[in-house]
Amino acid sequence: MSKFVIEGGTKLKGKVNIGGFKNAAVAIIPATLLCPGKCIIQNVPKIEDVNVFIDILKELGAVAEHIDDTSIYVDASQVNECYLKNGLSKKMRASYYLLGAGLGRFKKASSLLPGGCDIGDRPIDQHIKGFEALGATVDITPEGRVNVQADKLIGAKIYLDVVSVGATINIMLAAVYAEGRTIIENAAKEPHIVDTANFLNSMGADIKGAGTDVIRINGVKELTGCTYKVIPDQIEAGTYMIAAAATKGDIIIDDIIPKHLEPVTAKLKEMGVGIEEYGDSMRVFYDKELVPVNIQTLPYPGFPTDLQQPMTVLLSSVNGESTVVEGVSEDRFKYVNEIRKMGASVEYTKKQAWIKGNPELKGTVVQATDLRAGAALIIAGLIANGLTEITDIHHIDRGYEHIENKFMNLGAKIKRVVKEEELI
Ligand SMILES: CC(=O)N[C@H]1[C@@H](OP(=O)(O)OP(=O)(O)OC[C@H]2O[C@@H](n3ccc(=O)[nH]c3=O)[C@H](O)[C@@H]2O)O[C@H](CO)[C@@H](O)[C@@H]1O
Ligand SMILES: C=C(OP(=O)(O)O)C(=O)O
Repeated sequence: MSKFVIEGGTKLKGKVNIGGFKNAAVAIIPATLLCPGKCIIQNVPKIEDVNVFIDILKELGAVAEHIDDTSIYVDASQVNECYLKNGLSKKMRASYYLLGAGLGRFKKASSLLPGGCDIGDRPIDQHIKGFEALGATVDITPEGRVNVQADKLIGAKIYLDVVSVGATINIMLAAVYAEGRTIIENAAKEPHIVDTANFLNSMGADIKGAGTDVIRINGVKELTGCTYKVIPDQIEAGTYMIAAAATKGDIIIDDIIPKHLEPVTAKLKEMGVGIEEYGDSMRVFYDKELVPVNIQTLPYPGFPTDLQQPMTVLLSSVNGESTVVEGVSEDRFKYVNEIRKMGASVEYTKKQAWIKGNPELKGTVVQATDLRAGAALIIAGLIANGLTEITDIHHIDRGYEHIENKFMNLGAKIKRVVKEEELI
């Protein structure tokens, strides 16, 4: 197993380019299954979740390959059914989109329940409720295989009991060909909902209202291939913003949409972080002593749950008391045990953390328990005294492209140590 070794104490300086958004790419790539034409998806991040999706599409009979560093080509014309036999779907969360895309195109799909970050209970009842409202039957076997099928899909009004990113996108995928109009109420509003809807519309779908809490989908008869560019990853960008603040650095973050980062920018400014926004870039710099703040994660446009862990590390290094309330994920504070090993003073329940800031973190061996916990531990390592070793970094590779190179370019002392057996 590989690990990161970090020598703390460097203020980040320089420029970092942000890649395509993981959570948009992993919705758009399976959405290509909806269409028998050829699609080119650009600005695709170089992350493990994308590699797994390429393997899944090939397994299903599609042509799916990189045509350059950040673009992939998909031709799903030879795919006849969306039945994923193997366990690839367990390797990530977004494999649940195979169900919506398969149901949409073939009126039938089957896949094992998804994997993804261990951040508490992550049911898919709202996805199922949406599929059923469109006329599908859904069956989950004792082994965890989800089978969905319908004779016919008919548009319906679906009110989501909880604001769910996955359910909103999955229902859009299933409804693009449904007869008549589908209305999703209490829909999620995240930028990747809009990006996926824009992609589907580029293929010929008729979706309006994405980005608001009411999405209307008028069923269409056919979709055609298209070329589409994925939006920048605001969670990757937010991670570098928080890292710059934590290390008292001064960096430029390029290739972003600053508007998507507003909840993060507002909180960091409240802490005293210097932020200057330009068209598609931003300067983040240490300006004055940082002050503690309270945050609550919420669905967009609230503070993103996917940055809760990096933010908790930042707040643990700032003198004074802060609280962090987790309003989206069911149990996303487990990594706190790891940052406590580094000297952070944090108490927590499943829903809230109470932080007594301590600027003197110390390096030690810690485990990346999930993707963003891993990023948070890198930030902790960058500000800690001495050496930090982070194990289980495969979680980080699921969602951050070239993370050690990007941090090294900003002056960080971080290296990936690959165990010999992996080199063979
Ligand atoms: C691949 C992807 O895009 N992952 C993101 C997606 O995950 P994911 O799609 O799993 O997140 P959801 O928005 O669906 O879930 C949010 C909350 O709603 C609950 N819920 C969700 C669905 C459901 O059917 N029933 C239910 O109760 C979940 O338990 C969770 O606590 O959005 C999350 C919230 O922004 C992010 O943390 C993830 O990075
Ligand atoms: C929770 C996350 O990912 P996933 O939903 O893919 O597990 C994340 O990106 O922070």
